[in-house]
Amino acid sequence: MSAALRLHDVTLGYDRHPAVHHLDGEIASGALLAVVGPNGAGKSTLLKGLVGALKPLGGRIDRGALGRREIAYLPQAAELDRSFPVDVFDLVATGLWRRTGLFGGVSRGDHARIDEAIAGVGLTGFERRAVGTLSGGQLQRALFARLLLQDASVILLDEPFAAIDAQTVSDLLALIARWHSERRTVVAVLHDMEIVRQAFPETLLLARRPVAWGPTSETLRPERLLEARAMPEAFDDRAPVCDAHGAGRAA
Ligand SMILES: Nc1ncnc2c1ncn2[C@@H]1O[C@H](COP(=O)(O)OP(=O)(O)OP(=O)(O)O)[C@@H](O)[C@H]1O
Repeated sequence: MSAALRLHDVTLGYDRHPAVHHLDGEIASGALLAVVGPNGAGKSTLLKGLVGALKPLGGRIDRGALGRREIAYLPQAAELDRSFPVDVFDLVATGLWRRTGLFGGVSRGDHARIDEAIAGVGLTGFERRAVGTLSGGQLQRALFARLLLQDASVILLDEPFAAIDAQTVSDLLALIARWHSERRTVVAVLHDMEIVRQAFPETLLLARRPVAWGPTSETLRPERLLEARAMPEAFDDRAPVCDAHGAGRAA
């Protein structure tokens, strides 16, 4: 299986202080990978590095022939500005920007595709609702509809199920399974280990450094979870620019 993304001794951080150290590995094309770890472990930082929003402090991320627009990224809900005056239809329509450009009009065919994506996440009837009035679960459905239209080959999801009810989680997991069956590469930061065990065959356990990366049942062994939990919580502003650690792979 070819690699969609290759990490070569990658260190990512802020103001030259590392948040994630020395990550080596491959995310295979078509992988369904969960990224787990304690708060502050660097999971969101890793996704920002993968999408290219954060430049590595060290090492290299090889995206092969993938263009930036072929990587779709759903940030944590907390990072979204809900006050932006846009309705569900227009939010979902921005998923077509890759093809239409920012000022390209919406053709009749596009209109049908947008309606189809909205129906695909169960939001028919909400097209003209302002996004600021949606519940958390409804907003997440709308954002998944946008991802459907983006038609990206790599999809990065940061805590897509935080504060989402069981029905919505199950509906959105079905979309993720569909992307997987379409051979898209999906990487999701998750906190619910049950969901990870049930739906994600491969897992990376991060605690600033990679504790384990491989088949989910191997990665989530209790001793590895304990090791990850022992990670010191505070982000050390005085941390040296880089502090080498060994990287462990579960398989
Ligand atoms: N913009 C930033 N500037 C400085 N430090 C940051 C910034 N963003 C994150 N950090 C720090 O980098 C470290 C890793 O943060 P990150 O958000 O990647 O962790 P996480 O594993 O996603 O955590 P959580 O599970 O709490 O979302 C944390 O110590 C955090 O405080």
